[in-house]
Amino acid sequence: MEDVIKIEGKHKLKGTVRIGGSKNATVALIPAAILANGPVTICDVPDISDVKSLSVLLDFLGVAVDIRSSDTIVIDPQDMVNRPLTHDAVNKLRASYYFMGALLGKYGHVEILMPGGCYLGPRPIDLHLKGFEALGAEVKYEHGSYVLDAKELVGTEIFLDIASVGATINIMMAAVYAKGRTTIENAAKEPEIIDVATLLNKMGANIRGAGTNVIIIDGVEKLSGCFHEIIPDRIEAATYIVMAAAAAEDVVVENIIPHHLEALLSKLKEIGVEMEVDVDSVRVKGTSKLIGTDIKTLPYPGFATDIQQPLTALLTQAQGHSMVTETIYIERFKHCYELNKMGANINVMQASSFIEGPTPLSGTEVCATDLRCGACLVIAGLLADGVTTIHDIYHIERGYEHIIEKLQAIGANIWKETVA
Ligand SMILES: CC(=O)N[C@H]1[C@@H](OP(=O)(O)OP(=O)(O)OC[C@H]2O[C@@H](n3ccc(=O)[nH]c3=O)[C@H](O)[C@@H]2O)O[C@H](CO)[C@@H](O)[C@@H]1O
Ligand SMILES: C=C(OP(=O)(O)O)C(=O)O
Repeated sequence: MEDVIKIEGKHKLKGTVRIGGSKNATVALIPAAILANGPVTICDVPDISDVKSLSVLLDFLGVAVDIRSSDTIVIDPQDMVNRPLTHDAVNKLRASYYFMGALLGKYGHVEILMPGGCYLGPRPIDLHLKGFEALGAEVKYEHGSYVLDAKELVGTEIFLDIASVGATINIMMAAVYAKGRTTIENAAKEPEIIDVATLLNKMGANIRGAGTNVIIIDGVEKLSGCFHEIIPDRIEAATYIVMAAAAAEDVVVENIIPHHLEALLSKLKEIGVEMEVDVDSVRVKGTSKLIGTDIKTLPYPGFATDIQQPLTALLTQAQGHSMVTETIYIERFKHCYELNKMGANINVMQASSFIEGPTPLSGTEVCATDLRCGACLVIAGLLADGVTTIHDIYHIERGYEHIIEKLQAIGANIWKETVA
């Protein structure tokens, strides 16, 4: 038996969608909370399976997690035990790697399985490990687990060969208790990094420069509990804005930070999507004609790799050629083969997809090979003639809270079914 999502396309969307807290911030904030010596309250936590997997891991470590309301949790690590993280839940998401930085920072020792997450081509963690080594940790890989040990963590200068989001956050967490000053150069600048630094600073850490490419962390001796509200999910927001561009009569996407979406909004304008951008919302009315364009994914503030897959569904409806080039994950194109099953005309060569449009799409059986491929297929399903059936929806559930309910509320004909 398997749960699938079914969508009957061609229904116009009308109404308001509220965006939840950022997945990529949340999955770092939760492990970061264990660095405190008191309860940390986090609100606007998205209801996604990645959060459930992290809660299982917290429970495994003896960390108390109190669910205060539908989106507020209190994490109390005061009775925590630093057990080897050999639980299956580690493999369910990428961000389990943040327990490396957090546990190393707090205890000077961590044992953890390889992280999971979407397969987007190779996703090494060598930069995280080099950072931990530079801080004084010994890194071993034994019996399928990473084992990290440090008698003492001492601040140092770390230059990242690639501005990696995960390595930047992980090193920041490992360094909060280190002796002296750690400087991360060529740090990633994604908004989620600022959010994690904000939480750590509220706990009592001394981190400056998050959001720029040089982050300075002065080690402290104690971190306490605090209250934190997560930033809105810019990738969920982008997905609904693209959905609206594909199928809206009149849709408002609210609880967003438009500044985090500038690369997408300027591309959408270029291809002909009419939008009204307000302080914390974007309104999209029906779009008559779309024009093909070229996109290159880049680290923030460039065009996010997580958005190229959803946008590709829209580009199948644009007049002429479009080209999407990946510079972050050069194999992140499995969604193109699924779109082709629905009638798209996309060729993938090396690190680019070449889209010829417009092509009518028709509903068929497709597979969400990864999270954003799933989002892309939901958009394609809204555009398609007939019913689209999406398999492997556990990927979608990793990152989109209540996607069926949110879309039903604005007029989409989408539902979940259990099939043999
Ligand atoms: C949980 C989370 O926040 N996931 C996001 C995070 O993933 P993640 O943090 O894993 O992505 P990174 O920013 O680390 O990856 C960027 C590039 O650096 C490479 N790299 C990274 C680390 C390393 O040690 N060695 C190395 O070579 C990667 O293979 C990739 O080509 O940022 C990606 C890039 O914006 C997003 O697509 C993911 O949604
Ligand atoms: C790739 C993604 O997530 P993760 O890094 O958690 O696999 C994503 O959010 O698009």
